[in-house]
Amino acid sequence: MKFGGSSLANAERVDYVASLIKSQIEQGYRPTVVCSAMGKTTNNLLNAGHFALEGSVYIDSLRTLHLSTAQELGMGDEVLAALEELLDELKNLLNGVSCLRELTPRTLDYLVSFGERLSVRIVAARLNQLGVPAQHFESWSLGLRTNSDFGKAEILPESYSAIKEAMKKLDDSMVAVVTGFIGHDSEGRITTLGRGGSDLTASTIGAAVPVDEIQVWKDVNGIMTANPKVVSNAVPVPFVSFEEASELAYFGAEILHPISMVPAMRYNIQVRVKNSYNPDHPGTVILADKDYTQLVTAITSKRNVELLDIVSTWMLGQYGFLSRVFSIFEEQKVSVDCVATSEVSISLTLDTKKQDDHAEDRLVKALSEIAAVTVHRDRAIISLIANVARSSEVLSIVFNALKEAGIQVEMLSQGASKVNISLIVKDEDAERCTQILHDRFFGESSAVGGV
Ligand SMILES: Nc1ncnc2c1ncn2[C@@H]1O[C@H](COP(=O)(O)OP(=O)(O)O)[C@@H](O)[C@H]1O
Ligand SMILES: N[C@@H](CC(=O)OP(=O)(O)O)C(=O)O
Repeated sequence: MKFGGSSLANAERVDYVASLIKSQIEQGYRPTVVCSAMGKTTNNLLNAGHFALEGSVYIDSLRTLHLSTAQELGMGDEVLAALEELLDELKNLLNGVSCLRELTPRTLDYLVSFGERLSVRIVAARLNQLGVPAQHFESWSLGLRTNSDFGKAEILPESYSAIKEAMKKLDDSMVAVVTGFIGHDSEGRITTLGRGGSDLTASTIGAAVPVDEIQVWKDVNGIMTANPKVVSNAVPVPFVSFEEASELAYFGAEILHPISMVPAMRYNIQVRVKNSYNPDHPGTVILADKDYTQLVTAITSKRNVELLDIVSTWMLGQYGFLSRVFSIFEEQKVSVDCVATSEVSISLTLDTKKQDDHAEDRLVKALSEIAAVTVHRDRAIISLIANVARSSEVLSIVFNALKEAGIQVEMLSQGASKVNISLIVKDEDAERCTQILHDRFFGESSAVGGV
């Protein structure tokens, strides 16, 4: 059972989550719990780091949230002292940042790790108060190891057997409450798995044990037909395949960490997305295969991307053009989301959030030696997670709807065996486009089932 920040926002929510875990145990389940940081703690830690860089050390709101949660729940001195100890360590770190005026990726990972290290102590303590024996763990003490790519570390394959062995040794009657998001590299330095990475921790531990089901508890009734913050009539989708869930996550649905499905998929373990605010709702089940009863499963958008048009000016054999272009992307370490090609031209999208400005400048300069490059900024990728075997039907509905709405599609990308049809539109059209397509495929009042 993985609980994200939205499920652990305050004392009331911590109490609620602990009761939920207790009720699962009473029904005969033996959960392992993975926790993210409480509420917006990770963002607040990042802000505290940036303030420290400018010379002000401020942790009052972080201190208040964690200590008042523990106090409101009537936790004893031992728990308060453990939290104080971590908060002092955090303050020392920020004083260091403020003195040195330096915040490296490695220090940032150490800094944000405090969120998860604080929350697991509070959740385990609440379970103990409710009479459920529980113990908190930093993920590394259960064997989770990563490479040293601070900020977006990858879990090392040997973690699986190490976690399996470590979990076997734990007392069966005790609930392990484990930090999501953070790990250790081989030198024992704290790393993070990228924002939203607790889903990946849960999926890795679930696959390593292995468990019967990996549950990720969110603040919505599962994966919805669109982001409910954009499309108010979005409805939950009962079943999605691993492939669909991964494409949704890659293409902007913040509900899951993009690579969190990989361990579950590899070990074929069912994942369920549940709502901690509405636990009786069945949520969404993610499994290996599903039967398609509808054309489109969900629609998602990725905002503020750049579209690059690359047209060959290379007078040598055209067969080398694509390979030369992509080798430049590899050299500059710039990743691409969507691609459409002809023999002499390539259109592709870049996620501006993922790249540093200099890498992009270097990329355009290098590409300009072999091609005419045009950069179109402020674009959005609208992705339809769809039954691609019926893509002509999907596309005819899409183009009719967008023609009526006067929305121009600048690029289209669809793989032969994938579940994703992506359209590139101007960013200013993104929300309207998502709503219009959602209405067409799922009906304006969104009866489940749709077209
Ligand atoms: N297709 C989608 N289905 C459900 N939620 C979505 C979708 N796309 C984006 N979201 C957003 O993801 C959020 C769920 O994540 P959240 O509960 O905040 O996770 P966590 O607590 O793990 O950070 C929702 O509040 C919603 O705004
Ligand atoms: N706390 C981390 C990791 C995480 O997974 O959080 P959440 O489950 O609340 O998205 C973050 O905010 O990125």
